[in-house]
Amino acid sequence: MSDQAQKPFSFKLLKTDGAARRGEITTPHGVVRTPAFMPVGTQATVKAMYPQQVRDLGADVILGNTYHLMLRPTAERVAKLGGLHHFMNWPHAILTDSGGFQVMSLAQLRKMSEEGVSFRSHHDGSKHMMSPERSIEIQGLLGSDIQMQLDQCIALPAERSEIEEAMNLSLRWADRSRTQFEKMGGPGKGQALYGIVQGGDNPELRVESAQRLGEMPFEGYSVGGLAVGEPQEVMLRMLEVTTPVMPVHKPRYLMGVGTPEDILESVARGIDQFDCVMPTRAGRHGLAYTRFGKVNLKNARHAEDPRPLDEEADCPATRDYSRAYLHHLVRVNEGLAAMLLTWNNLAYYQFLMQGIRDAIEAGTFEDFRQKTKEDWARGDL
Ligand SMILES: CCCSCc1cc(N)cc2c(=O)[nH]c(N)nc12
Repeated sequence: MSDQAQKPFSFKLLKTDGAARRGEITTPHGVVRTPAFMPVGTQATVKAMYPQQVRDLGADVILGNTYHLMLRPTAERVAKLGGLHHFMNWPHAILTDSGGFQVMSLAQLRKMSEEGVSFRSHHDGSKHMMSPERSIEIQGLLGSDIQMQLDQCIALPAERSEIEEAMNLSLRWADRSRTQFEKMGGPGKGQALYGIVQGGDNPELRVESAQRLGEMPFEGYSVGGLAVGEPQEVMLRMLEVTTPVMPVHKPRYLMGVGTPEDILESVARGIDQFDCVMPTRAGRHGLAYTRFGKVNLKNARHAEDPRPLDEEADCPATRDYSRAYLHHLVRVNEGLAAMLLTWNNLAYYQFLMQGIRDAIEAGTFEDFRQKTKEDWARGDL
């Protein structure tokens, strides 16, 4: 994408149904229909999928990951090769995380300071510093349409003092990230930088973080610090106190979430964007998501079941292969198992998102939510 001035990034709130929101995000690489599920393409690939397959399922945007790509092949090399969109042959929208979350979960010898996080690569032990400025520089080199501030996400449960300290550091890093983003001309390229709300499982700190961040000029806002092991009811409670004090006419992205039920319940609490490794990782481990719940194809009960996962589905992986065959592929650890089940799982997630968007437009989201949960509860007959 050339550096010449682009149409500004924008978000249109098209319809609401209760707290559920139907919107559209305009990026330099196309429109993102919200609520949106964003498949994770950590190392410049949505594992076991071709880019066109991911697109044909209805994905408008995928994720890339600053931490992984800065180490291999490096952001400078991706930039030299035309940027991430060209490098991975994905001409649609790309969102990148800032890398701090992965540094804390993957890197070795991490040292946190006001400046940033110094660490050694978990690949070769090489030394790196991830500062707010370096994270934004990397995301700019990748050509990311939607970038994240560098933040500090802490594991739960944690003491209030620890949560507050991480929240305040993230707010200072939000300001530095924004300064670097504007220095690199992000807004003029039609790119977006999202601030990330922290505050752990403390309602007061959640509200404070969201309010102080909302006073800063971001194109969108993420809810971070959740999906880190807390019970679902804690996550949902934090959304109930946080989204009402987030800017109404900016996108809201709940990071790292989630299962189909997490997504349905979070849309009902005002979230617009989701990402999760669940559908792709589960596909590589023999687990299929369907309209009627999960099917674990490692289970011997499928060994002679001639039925497909769902004969009414549009996706060939879901409709044209028997459970017995899928069970065989999983049991003998054939690569086709991961390909077919990842395809099925991403197809189901996009089917769910399309149903959510249609229901909000029709004003029937609450009925849709109840019916979908009843179908899941029916289980796989
Ligand atoms: C490619 C992965 C994207 S989401 C990763 C993620 C997941 C979860 N659960 C929380 C956070 C968070 O608080 N901050 C940041 N930057 N990222 C988070």
